[in-house]
Amino acid sequence: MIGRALTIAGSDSGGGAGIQADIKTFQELDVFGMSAITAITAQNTLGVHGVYPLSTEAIVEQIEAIGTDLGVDAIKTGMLFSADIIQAVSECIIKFKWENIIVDPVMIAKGGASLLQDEAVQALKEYLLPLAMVVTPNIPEAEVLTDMSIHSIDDRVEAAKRLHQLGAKHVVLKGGHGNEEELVDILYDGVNVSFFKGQRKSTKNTHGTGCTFAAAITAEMAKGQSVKHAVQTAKSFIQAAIEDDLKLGNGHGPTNHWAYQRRQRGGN
Ligand SMILES: Nc1ncnc2c1ncn2[C@@H]1O[C@H](COP(=O)(O)OP(=O)(O)OP(=O)(O)O)[C@@H](O)[C@H]1O
Ligand SMILES: Cc1ncc(COP(=O)(O)O)c(N)n1
Repeated sequence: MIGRALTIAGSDSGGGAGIQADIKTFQELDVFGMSAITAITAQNTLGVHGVYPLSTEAIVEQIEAIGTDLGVDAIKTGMLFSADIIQAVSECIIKFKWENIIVDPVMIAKGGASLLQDEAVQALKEYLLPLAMVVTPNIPEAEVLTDMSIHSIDDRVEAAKRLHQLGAKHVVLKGGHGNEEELVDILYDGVNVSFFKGQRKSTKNTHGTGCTFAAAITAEMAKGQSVKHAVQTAKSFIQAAIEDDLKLGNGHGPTNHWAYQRRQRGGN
């Protein structure tokens, strides 16, 4: 049977991040994509112009519709916006006994708009992180979740260990917000630390990199791959998507969701 992946996240009208990035990534990696929308954003490459959260009833109904019929092999959470939404989503995950949960703890959009209310951070730590098979913070998100500032690679390892203590079984701390030429994402599984390296491309077209990367991990896990293998493929997927950017819009443009498969087929 084909792998089934569900994204529980916000809609990005501009198509580069959120639900749209996730579904495009699922499709490219050959899994069947489904969605439960948490909020509508009016968004383009210049920023977030409006945020309209859905009621928890509407969100739970979408998840239940999927859980009681199609079923899922892996789930990604993205923009969850409020403590109430986080709690409702966590209860659904427990109810359906879903285990392959990839939590992308989205907090702030590239242009600075808040996609998670401040008071929801505690709910994220209390309800959702303990359910996470993988959590994928960027450096600022890891700082908020661990209450520590992160400068060195040693700090990143320490932050990953603290996030593991909060209940996430695997921590992928992304290095996009560092400034080194060679990007380093780290994976901590409670015992070992692995390093995933990539070349930084100098580009403003990085809208949706975090969503796309976490969606690629989710897709691979929906196909039954190990976390380590899923992160390796996701790294190649996002590296290609950033390198072959589409140059759309006037601000932070989207990445290229076709790039990885085109390269696999030997095209460009
Ligand atoms: N300029 C870049 N060149 C190559 N890879 C990058 C670049 N920026 C980010 N990445 C990679 O993209 C993935 C997402 O990382 P990042 O830290 O940017 O996530 P994020 O902050 O959640 O995304 P965003 O900044 O879009 O919110 C990571 O694997 C990271 O190493
Ligand atoms: C609806 C929505 N969800 C998430 C993000 C963050 O995007 P990313 O961190 O991948 O750039 C976004 N800008 N909009």
